[in-house]
Amino acid sequence: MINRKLPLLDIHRHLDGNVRAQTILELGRQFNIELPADNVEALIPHVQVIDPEPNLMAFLQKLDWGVTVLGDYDACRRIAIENIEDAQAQGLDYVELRFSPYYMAQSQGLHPEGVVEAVVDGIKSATKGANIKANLIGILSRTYGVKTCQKELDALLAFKNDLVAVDLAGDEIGFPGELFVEHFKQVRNAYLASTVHAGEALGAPSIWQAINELGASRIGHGVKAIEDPKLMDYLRDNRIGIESCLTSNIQTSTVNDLTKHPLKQFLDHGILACINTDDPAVEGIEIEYEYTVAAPKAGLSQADMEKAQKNALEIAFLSDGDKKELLALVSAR
Ligand SMILES: O=c1[nH]cnc2c1ncn2[C@@H]1O[C@H](CO)[C@@H](O)[C@H]1O
Ligand SMILES: [Zn+2]
Repeated sequence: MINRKLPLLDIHRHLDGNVRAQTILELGRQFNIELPADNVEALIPHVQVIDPEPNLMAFLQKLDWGVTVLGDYDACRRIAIENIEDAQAQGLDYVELRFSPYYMAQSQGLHPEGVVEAVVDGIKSATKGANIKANLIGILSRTYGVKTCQKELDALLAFKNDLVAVDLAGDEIGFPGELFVEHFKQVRNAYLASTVHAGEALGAPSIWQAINELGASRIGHGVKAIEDPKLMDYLRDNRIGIESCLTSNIQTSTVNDLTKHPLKQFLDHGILACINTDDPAVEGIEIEYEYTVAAPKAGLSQADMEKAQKNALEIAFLSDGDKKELLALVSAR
């Protein structure tokens, strides 16, 4: 269960993997984009994972309609605002929302830089005066290759003051981290943090690569760290956080059975692991489900879940002052 006396964070949440089915329908109509269904119920199987997909890439296809309908920059702003509304409705105190401007831009020929501007603007206006805090993480969608990721990075760096980090997501097998060393040099030079999707589709070496060559201070998923005892120690000793996403790992067939998920072992080992959603609308889950259903199935006790809540705050891309402020806010409720 979520302990409401502790701050509730979701620090691995894709904004563009969290577009409401109703919004997909409305934007489809607005921009005359033909959708596979004309009502929410019939659309759901096209935009949401129902049974586990055979692999990561099959899972990722379910995100496509959510960006295909982004016909203009206002549509991008709208899904950013709705992301804040939905996070707030879940009782989240702080979210790190990540998004890939090229992925959002490509279908309808938008400019990635305009997408970043619209998302930044939407998040700013939706959080103004709200009881939720949000930060943005820019994604390089590795699936589009090295050159496109450089363009995507340029668009993100044009707004570097509005971001806290850069991430690498997409096809880990087809486009391994080795291809993106130059990109992450620029991320470091811009004084941004990095978190990398690693050890989800590939093994432990991909996590080592993300840390040693890309400078990742957090790892998305990191499931395969469990196969390498030295890496387990390294993650703990160097306080490199693991952003676990339980239901996502089942739906991508990264893990076959929640009872075999390594999150409990990460926590027992002293690794700063935490519980997150990944792509909530596509998965048909929310953060509450991850705490009340998925985490207990993965063998976490109430104390483990509270540890995960504290770890999320510990590894969040926030200053110490901001973390204290969040704690004070929560203890006042
Ligand atoms: O679980 C995941 N693993 C790897 N990449 C992902 C996952 N979820 C979404 N994306 C990727 O992130 C970008 C959109 O934010 C897209 O590149 C999408 O494929
Ligand atoms: Zn992810």
